[in-house]
Amino acid sequence: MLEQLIIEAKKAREMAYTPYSNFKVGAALQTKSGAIFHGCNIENAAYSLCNCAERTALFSAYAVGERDFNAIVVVADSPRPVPPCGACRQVMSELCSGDMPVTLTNLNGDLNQTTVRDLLPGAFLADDLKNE
Ligand SMILES: O=c1ccn([C@H]2C[C@H](O)[C@@H](CO)O2)c(=O)[nH]1
Ligand SMILES: [Zn+2]
Repeated sequence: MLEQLIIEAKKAREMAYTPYSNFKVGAALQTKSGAIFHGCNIENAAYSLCNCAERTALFSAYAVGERDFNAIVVVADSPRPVPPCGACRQVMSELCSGDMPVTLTNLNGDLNQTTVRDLLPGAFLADDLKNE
């Protein structure tokens, strides 16, 4: 349920490696089978290599063969529910269904419940590579 996924995202956030921004983000991704994958942001002295919490969670799940997801929660200590960056919106559009619920939240408990499709309408998708 959503409350539990929010708790898991907060736990994931504690693992963030953020010596440069000190802005910790956590994500919890639930599979259709009920498993939960944690993700946190992982920064790098070469700043452009920073990886966001959302992508960490998705890539962790993918790396062990999970492909079907129910929901994702993202949390940060942000003034508004943390909005995923463009790269994560694109990756979610590829790896999750368009109607998958995405819950964005912050440590104040503000919630923005949206979907993968609404976060990136008109995403570039696999079918766009075909010209038949
Ligand atoms: O939705 C978001 C937004 C930002 N970040 C990370 C990237 C970087 O480490 C730090 C500041 O942008 O926050 C995430 O992990 N997810
Ligand atoms: Zn991102």
